[in-house]
Amino acid sequence: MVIKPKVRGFICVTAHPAGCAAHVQQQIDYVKSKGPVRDGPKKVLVLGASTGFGLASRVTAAFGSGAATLGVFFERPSEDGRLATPGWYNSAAFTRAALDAGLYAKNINGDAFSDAVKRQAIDLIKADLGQVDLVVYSLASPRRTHPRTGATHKSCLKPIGAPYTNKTVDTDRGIVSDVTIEPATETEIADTVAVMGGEDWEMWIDALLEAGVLAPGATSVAYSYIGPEVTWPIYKNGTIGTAKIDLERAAKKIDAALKAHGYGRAFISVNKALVTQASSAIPVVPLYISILYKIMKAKGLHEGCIEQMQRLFATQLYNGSALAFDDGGRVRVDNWEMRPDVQAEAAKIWPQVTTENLAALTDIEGYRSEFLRLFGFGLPGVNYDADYEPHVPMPE
Ligand SMILES: NC(=O)c1ccc[n+]([C@@H]2O[C@H](COP(=O)([O-])OP(=O)(O)OC[C@H]3O[C@@H](n4cnc5c(N)ncnc54)[C@H](O)[C@@H]3O)[C@@H](O)[C@H]2O)c1
Repeated sequence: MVIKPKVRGFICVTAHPAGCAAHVQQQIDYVKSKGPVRDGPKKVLVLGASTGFGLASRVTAAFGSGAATLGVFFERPSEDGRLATPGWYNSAAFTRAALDAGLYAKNINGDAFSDAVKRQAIDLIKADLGQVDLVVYSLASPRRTHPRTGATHKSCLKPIGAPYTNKTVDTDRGIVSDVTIEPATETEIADTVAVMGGEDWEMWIDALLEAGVLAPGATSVAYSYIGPEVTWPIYKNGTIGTAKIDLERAAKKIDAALKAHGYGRAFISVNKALVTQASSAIPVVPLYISILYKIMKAKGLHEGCIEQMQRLFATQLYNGSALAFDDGGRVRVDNWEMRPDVQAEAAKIWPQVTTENLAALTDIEGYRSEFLRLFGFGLPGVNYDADYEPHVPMPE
């Protein structure tokens, strides 16, 4: 099958198996080029392991520290004649590379919010690894079926209290326009907290502790975003930000539980704004990212998910380093994004951007090519006019 990108709004409905594999290999090569992360994790559970920050965390653990990894994700597998989602191809490529390097790598493709997947993970850890010493919580989902009530909650990206009007960009067509987003209802806020807040992270840690599969001294980390004021009504002070406050609440509770369990720790890492499947769905944010990329690339400060996670592991979590917390108790690898000189330039460009000057004032081209790379398109060494087999079974 000759596989081409088919972009529909903020999603690409096709994915390229060889391109996704090349994308994963780039991440592996980057981590290897940085050298080993000393005293790193040995046995790692990654929740949301197939794309974005979760995949980058898994690659860093495996190829930076030689860790055994169990990855949990929710992806559509390929079938004969039918393409998978990119996370499936990424995970297949990661697993192949890890196994070839002599590393343990297994996967669970299912709903991480369910009790069944938690049980499956615990059984696999018991059978193969005994215990894990790092749990990465990197789920980004539009919905969650609650395992106790059976209710399905849908998350939304809306402001709270008042409508929010700002610029946004149709990244596909390059059109800058004003968008007004009506405020969320109380139910929508509660639903978003139910999906993207901390309850499920707590349920995972409770289940792992109860089953005795968390090593004494284990670490757990979840990811958050804060960003500049221009995005606060839709992010930090909106429904998703409210969910992130709940994630911080959970971090404190989990930290206390892990401290009691052999001096472990749990914390939130605030990461940089990056093009991922999750962030491309947020209004206003892609325009900010396009501006940010332009500035950070010019200053030689640009990082992708893999650079961010390698830096988190090498300068905060392991390698003889200590966690540096902000006054909210969070680790900040968004520190380069939030540098005053970077933010001052972003604030200057923001009001000037129009459809006409989008290409000149922002890195919309970089945004688009990075978006396509998420789906395996635009990678060097892949012949996009050639036939590729869409069905890639998960290596075991
Ligand atoms: N992208 C950004 O700019 C950014 C910045 C800072 C923090 N973050 C945070 O990082 C975390 C990860 O986001 P991302 O941008 O890497 O997202 P992503 O969309 O690339 O990855 C989401 C992962 O979650 C998995 N997943 C979704 N629903 C699932 C389910 N029900 N069961 C099992 N797995 C499921 C997917 O398979 C995938 O592996 C989120 O907490 C997000 O808020 C993102």
